[in-house]
Amino acid sequence: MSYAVKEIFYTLQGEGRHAGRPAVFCRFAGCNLWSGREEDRATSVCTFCDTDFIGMDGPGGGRFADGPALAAAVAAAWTGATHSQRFVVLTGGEPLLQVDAPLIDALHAQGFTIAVETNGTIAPPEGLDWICVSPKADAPLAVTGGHELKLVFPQPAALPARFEGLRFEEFLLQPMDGPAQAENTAAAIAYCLAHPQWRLSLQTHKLLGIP
Ligand SMILES: C[S@@+](CC[C@H](N)C(=O)[O-])C[C@H]1O[C@@H](n2cnc3c(N)ncnc32)[C@H](O)[C@@H]1O
Ligand SMILES: Nc1nc2[nH]cc(C(=O)O)c2c(=O)[nH]1
Ligand code: SF4
Ligand SMILES: [Mg+2]
Repeated sequence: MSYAVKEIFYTLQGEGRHAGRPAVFCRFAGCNLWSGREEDRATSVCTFCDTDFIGMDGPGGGRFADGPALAAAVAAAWTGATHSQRFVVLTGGEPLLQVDAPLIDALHAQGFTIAVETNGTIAPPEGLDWICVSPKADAPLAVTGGHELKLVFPQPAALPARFEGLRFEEFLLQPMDGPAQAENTAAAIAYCLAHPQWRLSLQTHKLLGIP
């Protein structure tokens, strides 16, 4: 199948357990929990999204005909000196609406370790190397295990305790960005200190002013 991609860029992973690691970001267009239009935000399942994922008009974006074509574009964006650390983060929008076996095989053939950022509503295909699930309060969670559960905090209808028994290797709280960002950060720090199963995930790229 072909892939609709908003943008492709090389930066540091800003969030979660791989924060600080050089990565190519491949942002797929479209999401199943929000149209991406501001007029739909309040009535959507996911209401706090910080990302523009509409269309294919970003840097490096476009429609890619098949897995090898998209993997070649991702490889071209990797400007690091060495190939052995090649790391791609598939995000969006919701990447699992589009990621499939031919793309995974093509990225592996280019030497990439493949991470995905997903809202957890769609079962992932085989072969992904790192799965980060970020549950949304009003969406059914289809993915109950993986490497990293990164909960945007606070979501009153999705308290951390609801997820503590799931089969993830790492549990992280990420303060919700928006008008209450400072209060949300203080609350996330307090929660981690009281419940050390959880670690803090800051969106360091925003603090640093990098993509
Ligand atoms: C834009 S989403 C794309 C991937 C996927 N749709 C998801 O929700 O996981 C990437 C990450 O940003 C997080 N995120 C989105 N809006 C945020 C906000 N306002 N504050 C903090 N994290 C946010 C998501 O929860 C997710 O972990
Ligand atoms: N630097 C950087 N790190 C990120 N980690 C997850 C991101 C995302 O939007 O999925 C993201 C992003 O947009 N930029
Ligand atoms: S599920 Fe992810 S991409 Fe979709 S609206 Fe929510 S945060 Fe944004
Ligand atoms: Mg982002």
